[in-house]
Amino acid sequence: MLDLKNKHVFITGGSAGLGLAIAKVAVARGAHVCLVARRQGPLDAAVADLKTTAPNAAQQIIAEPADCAVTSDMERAFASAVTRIGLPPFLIVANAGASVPKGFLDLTPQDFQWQMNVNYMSAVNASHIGLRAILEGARRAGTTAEGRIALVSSVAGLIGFSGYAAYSPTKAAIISLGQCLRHEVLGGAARNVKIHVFLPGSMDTPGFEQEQKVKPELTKQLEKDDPILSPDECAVHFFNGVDKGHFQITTTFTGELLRCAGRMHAPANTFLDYFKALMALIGLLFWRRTELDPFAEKYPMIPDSRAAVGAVDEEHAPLAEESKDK
Ligand SMILES: NC(=O)C1=CN([C@@H]2O[C@H](COP(=O)(O)OP(=O)(O)OC[C@H]3O[C@@H](n4cnc5c(N)ncnc54)[C@H](OP(=O)(O)O)[C@@H]3O)[C@@H](O)[C@H]2O)C=CC1
Ligand SMILES: CCCCCCCCCCCCCCCC(=O)[C@@H](N)CO
Repeated sequence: MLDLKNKHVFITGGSAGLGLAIAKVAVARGAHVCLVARRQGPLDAAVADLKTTAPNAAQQIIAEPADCAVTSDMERAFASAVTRIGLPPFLIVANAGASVPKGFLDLTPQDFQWQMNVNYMSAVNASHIGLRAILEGARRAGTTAEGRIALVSSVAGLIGFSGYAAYSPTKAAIISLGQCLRHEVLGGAARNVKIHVFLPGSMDTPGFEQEQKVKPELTKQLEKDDPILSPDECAVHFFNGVDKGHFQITTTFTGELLRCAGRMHAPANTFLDYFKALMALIGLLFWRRTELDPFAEKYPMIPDSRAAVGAVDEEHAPLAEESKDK
């Protein structure tokens, strides 16, 4: 088991959902924890809650309000956390993220940009600034840098389907970032820093409750085969993978199959991965034939009315607007 006692654990998006569930486990394991999120209220509530569960009164549980997509915010958050806790970060969990599932044509260019910022740039900032903080801490202490950086992606980063046109690419980008990062730290000053990419399936969180309100029916239908886990259950899977040193970590068996089928050039966790990849090849073939593609016809994302003669979608038809002006 990874020893977190008196270590600095830095968690973005730590005031709710998965981030808070991971924080609970870290506190139970004796870590000093810094939570990052935008809103002060939920941060304060989470800190107060976590303090009551800390096994040791000397454990520091603090909050740093910041927008993780904003680099200067994150620089300030890391600097302040290192000063307040008095230690460089040991485990960084780049978890802040959000999803607004909608049909491709219902998404605005701003939706695409915003998703990329809040998911991908938040992961970039946490790892880019965080790795420097780990190295700087070791340099000052005259020791070898040691730690873990966990990037939270999603099963939806391994597979793209209707509803996630603005979201899946941001999570696929995080998977790719994790591969590059893992390779860069294999040798040299960061050789004792390990990288993890977390790939959860659906989790019953405040964010999930929000996305369900706008999620297209087709998206819901395709997700129904993957169980919805509690964030606490997912935190158990997370630490299980982290403890074992696994590179990519999932939460459900479907997630495992998709990981093994879509692992590409990432290293295998165990030899069993090759067997699961074979299973996925066969299972996914049947799923594609019975649900993935047939459901797209059954629950259309782009209704025929959209292409009906004379139908102009005011909000999403800039070309139609332009031609009117001429
Ligand atoms: N729930 C699910 O089904 C799945 C979720 N995921 C991923 O897991 C991660 C956590 O999701 P979940 O727990 O559901 O999310 P929630 O929406 O429940 O919680 C999100 C947390 O992140 C914070 N946050 C959001 N945006 C920012 C930001 N720009 N800067 C700083 N903090 C931010 C929120 O606080 P505040 O709003 O105050 O900033 C809150 O603490 C995300 O990356 C998500 O994409 C992956 C697969 C499935
Ligand atoms: C034999 C093989 C069968 C294959 C079945 C495949 C089922 C795919 C399930 C995908 C679930 C996607 C969860 C996305 C969670 C997420 O990230 C969002 N909730 C956030 O917005």
